[in-house]
Amino acid sequence: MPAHMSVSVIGAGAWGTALADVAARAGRKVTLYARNAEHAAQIQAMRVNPRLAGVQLHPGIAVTSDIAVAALADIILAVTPAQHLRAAVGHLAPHLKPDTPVIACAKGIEHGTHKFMTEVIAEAAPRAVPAILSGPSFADDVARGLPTAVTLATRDEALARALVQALGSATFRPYHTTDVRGVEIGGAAKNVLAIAAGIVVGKNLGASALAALTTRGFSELARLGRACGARAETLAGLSGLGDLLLSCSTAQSRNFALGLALGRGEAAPIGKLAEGAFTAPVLCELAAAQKVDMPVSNAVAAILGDRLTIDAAIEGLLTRPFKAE
Ligand SMILES: NC(=O)C1=CN([C@@H]2O[C@H](COP(=O)(O)OP(=O)(O)OC[C@H]3O[C@@H](n4cnc5c(N)ncnc54)[C@H](O)[C@@H]3O)[C@@H](O)[C@H]2O)C=CC1
Ligand SMILES: O=C(CO)COP(=O)(O)O
Repeated sequence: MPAHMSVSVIGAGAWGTALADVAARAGRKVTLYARNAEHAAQIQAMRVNPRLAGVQLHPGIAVTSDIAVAALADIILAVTPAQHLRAAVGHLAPHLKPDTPVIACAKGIEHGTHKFMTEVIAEAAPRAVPAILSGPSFADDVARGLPTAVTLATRDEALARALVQALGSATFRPYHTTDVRGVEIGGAAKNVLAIAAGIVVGKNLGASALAALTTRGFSELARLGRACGARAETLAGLSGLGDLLLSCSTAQSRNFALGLALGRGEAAPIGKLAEGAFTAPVLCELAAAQKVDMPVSNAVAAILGDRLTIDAAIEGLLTRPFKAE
């Protein structure tokens, strides 16, 4: 069998299910792992995952709750929420073949450790090869076969190219890079900034304010990226600016939707994962440690931590001293 023929997806949420479909469409042999046996059996039988309602599972996808079976694949996609990645990969690690690529598809930074997703994989599965996939791509769009482009990064360029070949198709186009840190920072920061964008819209501050917020948000994302050694072209690419533009523009983004609710003074949407709410405090701690100014992200963290009202946060941002762009 040629290298990278089989793919397992760990985490049967919306994104994991969409990516299982992507891999099946690319001609891989695909296993979708759900940790709950009943949930796995239900998806296997019904060929629909309630987390991705209305989307029929590709007939080639096998669903399992047996981690040892899932671990046999040539490529692993780790698609749990960011704060659950360490547990999921740790569970998988003893069963993996040496040097198996484990691609993080979560967007966030680990609480407490400040570790990025590939660092978490390297610690939880030391014999695996960590990689990251991130970019502007809603699970629903991807699962419906709408055109999408993302970035896939790992330190070894030949492997990055091979992974792109294994997963890519006409409608799901990964671009490869070796700038792992650049890709990780874009995906983590854009979620926090999308909450701010949702607040701007929820507060009816206007389209001009939304454009200003998104642009100044990119400026702080890029500042942190540069301080952490990311490349400018990655920050301005699909996983940075591209994903920021998507997530700051529509309530299809759960992070934007959270901000929208906050801005309107409504309750947060129930049962919708908004990674930015978990990332915000860690991102701000990381920025402070790097001496990077991130006023928008700091405001989001303070609002979510009940240390600042939305009105006070807006006034604080609007009355900052004028400075060079
Ligand atoms: N939904 C989307 O459009 C996209 C999501 N992402 C990212 O993908 C990650 C996951 O998001 P979603 O799939 O949307 O969330 P989700 O809430 O739909 O699903 C998360 C899944 O992870 C599973 N899980 C949690 N801990 C686990 C563990 N230890 N072992 C195995 N499975 C575990 C849960 O049971 C659940 O099925 C997030 O970091 C998100 O930012 C990235 C791009 C697009
Ligand atoms: O990461 C995403 C799109 O690229 C999904 O965004 P949300 O998690 O905000 O829904």
